[in-house]
Amino acid sequence: MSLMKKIEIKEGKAVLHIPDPKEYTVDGKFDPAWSPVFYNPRMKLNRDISVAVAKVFSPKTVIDAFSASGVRGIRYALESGVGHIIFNDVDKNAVDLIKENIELNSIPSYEIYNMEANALLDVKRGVFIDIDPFGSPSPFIQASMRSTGRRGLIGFTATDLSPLEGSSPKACMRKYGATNKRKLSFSKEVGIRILIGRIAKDAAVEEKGIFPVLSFYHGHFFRVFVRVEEGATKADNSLEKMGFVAECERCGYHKFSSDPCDLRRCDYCGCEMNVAGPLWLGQLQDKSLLQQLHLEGEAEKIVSKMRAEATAPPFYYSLDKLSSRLRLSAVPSTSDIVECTSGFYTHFDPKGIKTDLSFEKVIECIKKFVR
Ligand SMILES: C[S@@+](CC[C@H](N)C(=O)[O-])C[C@H]1O[C@@H](n2cnc3c(N)ncnc32)[C@H](O)[C@@H]1O
Repeated sequence: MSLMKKIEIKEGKAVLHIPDPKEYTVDGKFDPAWSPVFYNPRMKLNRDISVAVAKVFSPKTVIDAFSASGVRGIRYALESGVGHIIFNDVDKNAVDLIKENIELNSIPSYEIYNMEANALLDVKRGVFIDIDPFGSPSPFIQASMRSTGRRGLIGFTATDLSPLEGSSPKACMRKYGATNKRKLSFSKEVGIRILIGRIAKDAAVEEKGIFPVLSFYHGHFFRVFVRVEEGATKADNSLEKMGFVAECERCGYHKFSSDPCDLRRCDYCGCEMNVAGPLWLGQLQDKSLLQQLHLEGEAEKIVSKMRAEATAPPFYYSLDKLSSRLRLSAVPSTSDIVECTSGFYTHFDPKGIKTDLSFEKVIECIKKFVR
């Protein structure tokens, strides 16, 4: 550890020692996974939003179960006003660096563990738990549910977009227990809803219900915050919000239902549809939370898009994909179609629109602008 070359950086209010990226750059390329302790500057937006969410909920204790450099936990203490932080990482180099960074930032109240996350979550209780692993958070959902006690908040990051979006069906079945055999036109939203579906099912095993309060996609990850409440009825109510979605490959129509038998054939052209699920069909955002978040720059841009779509119906139409299915000469502008359908933009896709109008009306609108 003492041999690791480090640089000093600033992120938010935290001053941090991190491995010198120059030392771990190969052929001009740098991947944070190649350095002895992980620090990814591209995840700053994830942390900015997480810090803002924690500030609103003001939990007494946060468990930062995958701390790496300690940046998240340190920012929760300095910027969200959280009184006590439990840091943890399975890697010894990370734990040494966390200690160094805690001292550098004079964090007053903390614990540090060098444990496997599930083992830690089985013995520690936190009001807010941050699950930010490599790849899928699935192996850690159930233990995080136990750790929250009667009420809590859990933030999950998933970077395994390929199974969640339908590009690796077998991995999706293994990690999420869901069928997702084709990348549907609105694959980003399918992915985040499959992730939340898995969270709801694992919560139910622990007799807990979930309430997603903020869910988004950005670049190479999904991030979901769920409020958790104990009770068998709450768990049952969450499971009632599960279902399936299907898209017709031929005409682009989509439909969702709690019963997959409703989704076998396209209501418009009669073709067989591609069905994905089980997945979460309930709300993705809590609008009142989104209104309380104070952010800047890129993070504010994405949160303002989420505010605007918070009350929109599930799933979006990709204007790119629909235009090509309809063999149109061009793709209409998103703003024209949002206006024509009295619809919504979506942060999932700049060429995506959400609307309560029927599929026929959406097609009519598109054809008004492009032939
Ligand atoms: C993606 S990084 C975390 C990044 C950090 N949360 C941040 O915002 O910079 C994942 C970290 O989890 C640690 N890790 C991987 N598997 C683990 C496990 N099963 N239990 C605890 N820590 C684990 C790795 O050593 C790594 O430092």
